[in-house]
Amino acid sequence: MKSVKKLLIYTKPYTLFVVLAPLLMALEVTMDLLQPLIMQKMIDNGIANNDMTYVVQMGILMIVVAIIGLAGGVGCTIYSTRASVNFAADIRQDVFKKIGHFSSENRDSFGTGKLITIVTSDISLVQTALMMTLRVFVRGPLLFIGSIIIVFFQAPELFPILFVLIPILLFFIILLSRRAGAWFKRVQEGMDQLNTKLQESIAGIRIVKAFVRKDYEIGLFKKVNDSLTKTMTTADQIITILMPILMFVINIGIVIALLLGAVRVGEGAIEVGVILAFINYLNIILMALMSSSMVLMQLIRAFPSAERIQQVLETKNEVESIIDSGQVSAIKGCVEFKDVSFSYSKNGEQVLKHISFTVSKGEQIGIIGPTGSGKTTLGKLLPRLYDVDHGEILVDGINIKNITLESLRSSIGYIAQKPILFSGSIENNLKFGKSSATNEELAIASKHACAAEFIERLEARFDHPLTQGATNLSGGQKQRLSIARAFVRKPPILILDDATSAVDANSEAKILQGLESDFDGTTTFVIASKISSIIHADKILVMDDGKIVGNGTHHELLENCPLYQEIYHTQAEKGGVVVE
Ligand SMILES: Nc1ncnc2c1ncn2[C@@H]1O[C@H](COP(=O)(O)OP(=O)(O)OP(=O)(O)O)[C@@H](O)[C@H]1O
Repeated sequence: MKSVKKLLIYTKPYTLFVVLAPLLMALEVTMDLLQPLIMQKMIDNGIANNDMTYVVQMGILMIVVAIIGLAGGVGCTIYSTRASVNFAADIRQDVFKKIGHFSSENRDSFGTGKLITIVTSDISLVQTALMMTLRVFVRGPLLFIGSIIIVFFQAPELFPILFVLIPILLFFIILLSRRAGAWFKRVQEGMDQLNTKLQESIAGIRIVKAFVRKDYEIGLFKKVNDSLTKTMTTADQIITILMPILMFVINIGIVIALLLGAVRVGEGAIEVGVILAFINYLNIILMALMSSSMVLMQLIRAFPSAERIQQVLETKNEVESIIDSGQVSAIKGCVEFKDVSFSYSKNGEQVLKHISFTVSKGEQIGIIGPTGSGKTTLGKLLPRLYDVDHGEILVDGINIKNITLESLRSSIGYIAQKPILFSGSIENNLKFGKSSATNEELAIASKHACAAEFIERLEARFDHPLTQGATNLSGGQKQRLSIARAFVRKPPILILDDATSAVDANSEAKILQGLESDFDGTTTFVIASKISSIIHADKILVMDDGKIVGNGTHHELLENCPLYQEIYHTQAEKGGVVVE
């Protein structure tokens, strides 16, 4: 309920629509309520007395009332749609913005599947709930209360029937809507699982095919889909069963009214028109309750969704940015790790343990070690994709927590292990970190990343369109473009995380040479699994199980670091290493 209240702030810019819609609906309801009353007069005063003039007058009045009602209904539809659609669009925009500011930790904790469900399904549900509330929630209770009042005055003899019927109707509505609420929460959770599975399967479709695991994946998807189907069926059945129950109770009421009415008409106590009007009002009460309970169900469905949306909006960013105090001038690129320890989960196993080292501006530092030793994690801490648990990281002598995220990250070119490119042209991708880059800058960066050679061969060159995930490029081409993208920015600090693993040895050597000659003022971290990638680095860190077990040049480490010697000899034996 709290979450719904908080989301209602988003209706503020559309207050006029939110007020107009129910007012116009009230107008339509008033007109709807007048119709049976006029009809009753027409029958009892006009038809019964054979007074055709009166009948015609009442007929015209009914048409006028219907037209006014129509205008109210159309107006309500227009304004309620405007309010709810814009309300949802604003929430969507804010949720997307918030996700954009999420730290890696925040993103890990939600999971992509849940975030997709929230941005699509959950926001649509609250949109529909608002629209139905504005349209129907006013209409239902107004018709309901209005009908009861009119019956009380017009057909007091039949009024006791309502006394029995209404509590029975309300009992079923409350019972079933309570049960439906719990089930709809499960439906949204099922949607999360479905989206996660779908996203994973589509992203990994080639692996699935290569491993001939199509049937296995289809089986997994079926399991998730079947479970969602079952939950949805139960939830929908609870809602739909309500309608026939309400209808049944009202029909019983009509039969009682007819029986009782027949007796009273025989006694001359009431007129036939009164019975007809009563039955009409019973039908209106039925419609009012049905539509109100539909809205109620929609609201019950929207409550868990509102809670999930609010969860995103209220998530505290694990990596807080400080306000720009303007004290930090342009970053030069000296880096120091001071007794840094880190774990991905609170109280979890430490992935980095007491890491300390310094790098001077313009130095190239190689990081090597067995798989899972913490090399990538170390690289992620510098641009604050995660925050350290213990110790501190200094850039130019300042703790990175005291530098704004924007200036820190714009000073670092991070080339991830897995290249991520966006759909659009090569040019758009290269300009991702520097939209003002000139064609010349793009050409130079591509040359240094050994990307120019394949771009030149493309018919549209820099305008060549990339598909989603750049599936129309080879692994090596993707890596080269992602390196070129970081080069375009010419940042003071570069981090290459196994960024040349899919590049042939010749090109890798050229890229590394280019790094030395053309980026001599840039502090470069080269995280690698091959010694050939880091052999010429000014300093090499050897990592094992989250600790630094060696720190020195290639030759120093060959003399004094057993793990480095082991890696060197293993790679040399395989013929992989080593051009010294
Ligand atoms: N997002 C994450 N959440 C939880 N644990 C993680 C996460 N990323 C990595 N780890 C764990 O942290 C440890 C270090 O991983 P990291 O990726 O830093 O190793 P690495 O040395 O770069 O390995 P590789 O050479 O295989 O890339 C591993 O045990 C890994 O399972």
